[in-house]
Order: sequence, then structure tokens, then C-alpha cells
Amino acid sequence: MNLTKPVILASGSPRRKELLALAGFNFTVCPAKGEEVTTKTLPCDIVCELAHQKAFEIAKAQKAPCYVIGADTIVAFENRILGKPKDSADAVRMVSMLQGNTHQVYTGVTLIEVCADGSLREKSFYEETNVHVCQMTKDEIASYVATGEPLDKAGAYGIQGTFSIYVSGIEGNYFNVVGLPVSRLYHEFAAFQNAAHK
Ligand SMILES: Cc1cn([C@H]2C[C@H](O)[C@@H](COP(=O)(O)OP(=O)(O)OP(=O)(O)O)O2)c(=O)[nH]c1=O
Repeated sequence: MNLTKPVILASGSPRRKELLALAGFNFTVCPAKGEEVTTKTLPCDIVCELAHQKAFEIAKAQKAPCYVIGADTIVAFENRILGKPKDSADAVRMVSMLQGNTHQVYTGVTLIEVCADGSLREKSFYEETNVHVCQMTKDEIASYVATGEPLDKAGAYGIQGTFSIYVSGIEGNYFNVVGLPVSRLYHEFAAFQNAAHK
């Protein structure tokens, strides 16, 4: 994609950095530091609101024209929202809930253009993926959590890591589960950039 302005990824997630690079973007990373507070109840609204907060925090601090990308990922299981676990005990609780069941992973993305006159233009979207998790024994859950892999991940697991042996299938986009729906992002970004030149 021919980028007309520099791109900033407002995320500290190493997965998002890797995925955005895979999509061919040239960008710098500037993680948002604000607390993630939501006023919404539906998972799709929560991830869009939090993605907006992250992108907006970085966009409002910019002095020159650019594009800012913010994202947020949560797991939803039977009306419960699972973010990152607080500690290992919380991770055990989350994985115990998800094993033997199907849950949804939502990632929201916000694109903000900081225009030459300082005004902001933005768009948000989300993707949902169904993830089927095999039954796990208490020992399997304990040893998985002991790897430390769940601690910085929504729902206390990483589909891209050793948890992969417990994922029997998904419906939807794999990269959405890892934290960034890259194909959707690429196409939404192209349309967003083109819209500015009309
Ligand atoms: C479900 C799942 C989540 N995750 C990750 C993606 C996100 O990095 C993280 C969810 O936390 P987020 O709060 O969405 O993101 P973050 O704190 O890692 O980064 P930032 O807010 O700075 O953008 O969980 C995986 O890596 N694999 C998975 O299978």
C-alpha cells in the first residue's frame, strides 16, 4: 500500500507489531498508556471503545499529520467478558471456564487520521472469531498456566503458542484471535486513506 502519511501503532503488543509488519506496513510503535475503562456492555462495543481510547490518546499528542492504529482484544464466554488474567489463579479460572467449550474472540480496531489542520478523522470496526477448546484435565490447565504464556493475553491463552494443542477448531479469522485482523485492517485502511483524497 502507498502510504501518504506516517503510520503509528498505538500498541505495546508484540503480536500486533509482528502482524502489522506482516501486512507490509511501515510504522513506528507508540503504546497508549491510559487505563482501559469501558462504558459498554456488548463485547463488540467494548473492543471498539477501548481501541478508540488507545488510538485517540496517541493521536491527540501528534503535532504532524499521520495515521494512528489502536486495537483491543477480549474473549467472551456465555455473557462473561474475559480480559487479561490478574494472576495465575485468575488464569486457571479462565482456562477452566473455556476448556470443553466454544467462546468468541473480539478484536476492535480504530484508525485515526491526524490531518494537516490538526483535525481528526476516524473509523472503527471489529471482527469476531469462534474458538473451540478441547476438554482439559486439571493437571493440563495447571501446567499450561505454569508456562507463563497466559498472563499477558485476553482469556488467559495464546492460540499461537503451546495452547494450540487444545484448540480443536475456529470459525473466522485466525489473526483476529492473535490480536489484529490483518486482512480486514489492510482493506479498511486502504478505503480510509482513499476516502481522504476524494
Ligand atoms: C486470545 C488471544 C489473545 N492474545 C493477545 C492479543 C493482545 O495482545 C492481548 C489482549 O490484550 P489487549 O489489551 O487487547 O492488548 P495489549 O495490552 O497486549 O496491547 P495494547 O493494549 O498496548 O495494544 O491478548 C494472543 O496473543 N493470543 C490469543 O490467542
